[in-house]
Amino acid sequence: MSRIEAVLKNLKSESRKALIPYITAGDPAPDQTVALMHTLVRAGADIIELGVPFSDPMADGPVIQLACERALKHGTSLRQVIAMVREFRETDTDTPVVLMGYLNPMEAMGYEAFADAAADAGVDGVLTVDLPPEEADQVAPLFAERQLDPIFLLAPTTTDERIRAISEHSSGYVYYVSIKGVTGSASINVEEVASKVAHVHELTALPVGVGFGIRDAKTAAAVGRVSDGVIVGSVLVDTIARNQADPEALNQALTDLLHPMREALDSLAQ
Ligand SMILES: O=P(O)(O)OC[C@@H](O)[C@@H](O)c1c[nH]c2ccccc12
Repeated sequence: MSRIEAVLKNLKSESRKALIPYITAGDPAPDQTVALMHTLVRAGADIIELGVPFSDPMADGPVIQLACERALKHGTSLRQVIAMVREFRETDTDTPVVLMGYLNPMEAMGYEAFADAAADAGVDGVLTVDLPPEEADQVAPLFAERQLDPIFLLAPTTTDERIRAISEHSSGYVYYVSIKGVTGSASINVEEVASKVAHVHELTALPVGVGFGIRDAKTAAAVGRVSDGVIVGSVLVDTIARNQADPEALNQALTDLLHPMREALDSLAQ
């Protein structure tokens, strides 16, 4: 059983929901990423979604675009991101790490070389934003063979047929994108998300994580109630941007954001 599966199974047995924070690797600087990952875990993260910075992140709003720019200004490469995971694994062998990225850097490294290096470093899952379904046939097995869970995005517009096809290529969980648009949206319609996620649950046996537009504990709990976990990105990345000059303040600010989400999610189980 993969580390992702194990964590999600364990949470489910306790009727708890996964808290999955996203940060961009190399933001605000490469030497801070591993410490930030540990901060996320201490604040209640179950799984970390670690973004590989990319120059043209078309699914991202301005907040994560800027994070990519900060990381790339420091020259953060895919190989360096993998090395960060290796370093994280020296002291944390429990928390799954999902690499979230665009195809281009992986293609440039070579999918197979990338999959080898990622698996060897202790990466658990790979979420490729722009992998077309036609190519998933070739790429997803390369990940799966190395016990890397291929994770795919489902959007509000994804047809039932595609949801079934995507979930066949997936393991670990599927990622339901709560709204049409880019990361960092202001608000989501929880009722609409609830009915969509219930429908996705009918089409796949995999756990369903929901992301886009979750910025506070109240929304996290409302979405957690109808899903298996929540992914939280831009509000954390924005906090990193605002506190980049002061690592201690940054730690505290991230904890102040995540901890109430953890508590709100866990209160659902009681
Ligand atoms: O930022 P938000 O609205 O909280 O959404 C999570 C999201 O940032 C993270 O999962 C993510 C970052 N970049 C992406 C690109 C595509 C899909 C998902 C993502």
